[in-house]
This record gives sequence, structure tokens and C-alpha cells, in this order.
Amino acid sequence: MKKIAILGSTGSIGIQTLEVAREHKDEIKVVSLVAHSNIDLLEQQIREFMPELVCVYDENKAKQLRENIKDLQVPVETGMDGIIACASLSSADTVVAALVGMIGILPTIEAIKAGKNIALANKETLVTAGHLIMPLCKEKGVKLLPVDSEHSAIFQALNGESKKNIHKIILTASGGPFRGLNISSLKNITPQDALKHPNWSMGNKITIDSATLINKALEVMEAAWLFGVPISQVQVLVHPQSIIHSMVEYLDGSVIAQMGLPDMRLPIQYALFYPDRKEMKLGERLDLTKINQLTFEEADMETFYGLKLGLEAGKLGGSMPTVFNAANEWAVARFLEGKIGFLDIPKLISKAMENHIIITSPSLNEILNTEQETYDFIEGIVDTVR
Ligand SMILES: NC(=O)C1=CN([C@@H]2O[C@H](COP(=O)(O)OP(=O)(O)OC[C@H]3O[C@@H](n4cnc5c(N)ncnc54)[C@H](OP(=O)(O)O)[C@@H]3O)[C@@H](O)[C@H]2O)C=CC1
Ligand SMILES: CC(=O)[C@@H](O)[C@H](O)COP(=O)(O)O
Ligand SMILES: [Mn+2]
Repeated sequence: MKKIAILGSTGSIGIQTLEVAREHKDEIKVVSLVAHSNIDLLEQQIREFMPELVCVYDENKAKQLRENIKDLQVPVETGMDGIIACASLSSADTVVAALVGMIGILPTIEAIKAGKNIALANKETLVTAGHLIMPLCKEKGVKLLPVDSEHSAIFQALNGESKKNIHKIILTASGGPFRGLNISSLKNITPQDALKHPNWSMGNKITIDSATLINKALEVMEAAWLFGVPISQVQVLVHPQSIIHSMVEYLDGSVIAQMGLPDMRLPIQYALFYPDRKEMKLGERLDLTKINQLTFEEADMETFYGLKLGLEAGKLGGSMPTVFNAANEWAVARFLEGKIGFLDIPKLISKAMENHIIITSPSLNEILNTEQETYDFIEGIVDTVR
């Protein structure tokens, strides 16, 4: 029996992880669940899966949930300590890291320290703290299995091959809802427009990241950490149908791709059962006769210059990816609240990066301080930039 902790169970990845768990009831036991504040959905999940422990980050909501489930014997923790308790619960063998944003760093580190295998969706953790996470996984002998669809594809295409044999990694991108538009037509984009992803149904933050192509910058950095290659060896290729989830081109010219319909339940299930493959009973199967064409084009890094900024941040390394990521998290949240425009997102990231003096190999504290300093810096300049 696999025993899993799900950090972010009420989100897009968390819900789909529970669908996989429901489908494999005899093989997967859910031992802990973490959410921020959606206690109604969390209560349904608790009643169905009966975990040993749950955490609601928001203290008032946690109190409310305790009241709502007082007929059950399920303790409700709160705050970061509560998340860590769920992530390092002794009965868990695998932690599904599906919180959104840098809040995921500390619980992931604590889970690794406690010897848990990690099924990683939360890319922000590797982008900002990859230099701490990767050696820690090695030291603790834990598996770090990618859930992000492109990284799962690359992992499957690599199939244990030595990285010496890689010519390049080809990371596919849908191009987002605004593919083909020029910068002047992006001026008045609303959150509602940007939340319409052409192929995937996901949480709001990553959906905006797909619209700016910043998701691809984060994914290039994520791939570099996961597969031990330099940023320059990862090529972003726009593939609007999202059927090829990524490819590896080897030294001899062979290109191995992984394909499937855009459905996250496949990479989630693959990560949970690796190295086994289980029959996928959920959703449709890929039928290539129904796919008219697979097309490819270069990414437009002038219009979507957030991608270019992210690749620069990745090449500079040290604390710069944290600045890039934190500035993006701040800007996406304000864009979703209608407080800044779509094009202000890369503008603010650029200002934050210009202002930053790189720390070469930041400690966890330095990463978290850099995150806060980036937020403070942007708060101070946002009105002059817009
Ligand atoms: N969705 C997708 O298809 C994909 C997502 N990813 C990555 O996976 C991660 C999760 O994405 P997604 O599922 O879309 O995000 P969602 O916004 O849908 O879900 C986020 C989850 O995290 C919880 N959460 C947020 N903040 C806190 C906090 N402070 N304390 C405790 N819980 C918190 C939310 O709880 P609540 O509901 O209560 O707010 C929710 O359960 C991201 O890093 C994303 O980039 C990667 C590939 C694909
Ligand atoms: C499902 C998944 O892994 C997302 O990261 C997805 O790739 C986003 O699509 P884009 O290619 O539009 O960023
Ligand atoms: Mn992805």
C-alpha cells in the first residue's frame, strides 16, 4: 500500500491526485491533506479519504473545520507547522508537493529530511531552491519524481539514460491564449481573457504564467535542476496542440517524445506508481486519427519577454531566479485582483531583477529574505512603473 500526503489537496493537482487515489483505492492510502482555506471541499475530502491528519493554513478556517468535523477523529493543524507535520507524518512514504508558490519550499525540504519520496508539481520550489533540494534528495536517498507534464515527459523519454547522451531537451509550450498576438494587442488583456488556457484546466496562477509564457521560463529552470543540464541545453518549442509533452534529442540525432492528451492524471499516476505503469481508466486515450495535425513554432520572446527574463535569471543563477519568481508571484496576484495590467507583469519583474545584487548560493533564509525584499521593492515602485 502506498501512503501519500497531499499538500494542496483542494487545488487542481490535489483534486486530480485524489481522483487517481480513488481509482486505486486498494493500492493508495491518503494519510494527510493540506489546504489554505477551502474548508468545504477539504471536509468532503476528509469524509471520503479519512486521513490521519489535516492542515488548514488559515487559523480561523482551521477552527471552523474542527467544529464541522467534530464527529470524526481527525486532528486539524494550522499554519506552517501544521503543513510540515502533514508533510513529515511518519506513516507517509510519498508527499505530493502541490501547493502553489514559494510557500512550498519549506514543507518540501522537511519532507525530504524526513525521508519521504516527493512527487513534485510545485515548480517554484526547484526554481528558487534547486541547489538545496537536489543534493538533499541525494543525501537522504529519496526519489524526486516530476509531476509537471513536460518534466514527466522528459523523465519518461530519458528512461534512465545517462545525461552524457543528451544533445538537448526540447520543452514544449502551448503558446498560451495569446499566441500570435503582438505586444500592443496585449495592453488591455483582462484576467478573464488570460484565464482561458487553450488546452489545460489548471489553477489560476499557473494559467496566468502560461499566458505570459513565464511558465516556460520556470519550467526550463525546473528541467535544468531535475535533469542536471545547463539552461542553454533546454530549448523551448511552441507546440499549440499540447500532445507532445516534451522530447529529448540524443547525441546520435534520435529524438524521443512522450505523447498523450492534455490530462494531468497521467503524470500524477506515473509519479505515484513509478517505476510501474498502471492502466489509466480515467479520461480518454490519445487517438492520433482524431488529431488533425501536430505543429511547431519558435517562441516569440520579444512579445512575451517574461520568458527571456526568466532564461536570463536562470543563467545568472544564485538568488536571481528567486527574484524572478517572487516578482512574478507578486505581479500575478495583483493582476488577478485587477490592480495591475497584463504587461505590468514582465515590466515589474525586469525592474526587480535590475535592482538585485546576486547572492551566489543562497541559504534557505537568504532565499526567503530575498523573496520578502523583492515584494517590498515592487510595492515601492509599482505606482511609478504603471
Ligand atoms: N494545475 C496543473 O495542471 C499544474 C500545476 N503545476 C504546479 O503545481 C502547483 C499547484 O498548482 P495548481 O494545483 O494549479 O494550483 P491551485 O491554485 O489550483 O491549488 C493550490 C493549492 O495549494 C493550496 N495552498 C495555497 N497556499 C497555501 C498555503 N499558504 N497553505 C496551505 N495550502 C495552500 C490551496 O488551498 P486552497 O484551495 O484552500 O486555497 C490549493 O489546495 C503549482 O506550483 C503549479 O505551477 C504544474 C503542472 C501542472
Ligand atoms: C499541465 C502543465 O504541465 C502545465 O505546466 C502546462 O504545460 C501549461 O501549458 P503551457 O505550455 O501553456 O505553459
Ligand atoms: Mn508544465
